[in-house]
Amino acid sequence: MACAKKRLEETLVQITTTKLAGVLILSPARFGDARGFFSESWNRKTLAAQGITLDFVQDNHSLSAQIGTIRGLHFQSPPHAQAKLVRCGRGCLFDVAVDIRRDSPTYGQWLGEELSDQNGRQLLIPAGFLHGFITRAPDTEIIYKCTDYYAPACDGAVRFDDPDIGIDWGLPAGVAPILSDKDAAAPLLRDLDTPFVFEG
Ligand SMILES: Cc1cn([C@H]2C[C@H](O)[C@@H](COP(=O)(O)OP(=O)(O)O[C@H]3O[C@@H](C)C(=O)[C@@H](O)[C@H]3O)O2)c(=O)[nH]c1=O
Repeated sequence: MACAKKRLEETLVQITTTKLAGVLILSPARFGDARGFFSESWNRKTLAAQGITLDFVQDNHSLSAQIGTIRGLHFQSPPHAQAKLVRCGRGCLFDVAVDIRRDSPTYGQWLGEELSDQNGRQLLIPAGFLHGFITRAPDTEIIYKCTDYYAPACDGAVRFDDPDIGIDWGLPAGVAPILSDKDAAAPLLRDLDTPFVFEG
């Protein structure tokens, strides 16, 4: 009979919690064969079976040509805060999330995860976090789903090297990252003038 094959949604993605509540590492199953592999990079039903329901409305894709490029640390303030599901389409990057939820016991803490075309890993970052990454290979592509639309008026940035956050980007001593003008001029977290209250 057509369409009779059943599959176990829970087995299609492995989910790992992190030290920051709400930030998750997702490893979707990869089905390899002589051609390469197949993987469902996002499936609403599969994630819902594991208790993750997010309403994504925009997909972003960017290419960073040079190794050592940093984009971040970025956020959108309420009412246009975004949760993001991040993965690497090509190359390799170190993806970083920083908790800026005012009432969070881990406010100001960061975590990083290597995402690559090889490991297929994804980072789920809730609203209320700064997000940024550094490329660890040339011509690295990042692809991420967002739960709210781009809203330039709510777009904000914090310095990648804010000493209060203290992210170890893995840059060799004395090597400067490649940054946009906006990111090079970003303020420190402590100088953000709005006490954002993020939901969740
Ligand atoms: C983020 C974004 C930018 N743009 C435009 C604005 C600008 O002209 C151009 C480049 O924008 P940016 O320099 O902000 O791009 P980029 O530095 O790649 O910004 C991104 O960084 C990562 C770390 C994130 O988490 C994203 O949310 C986003 O902030 O693209 C859109 O049209 N839609 C968007 O959603």
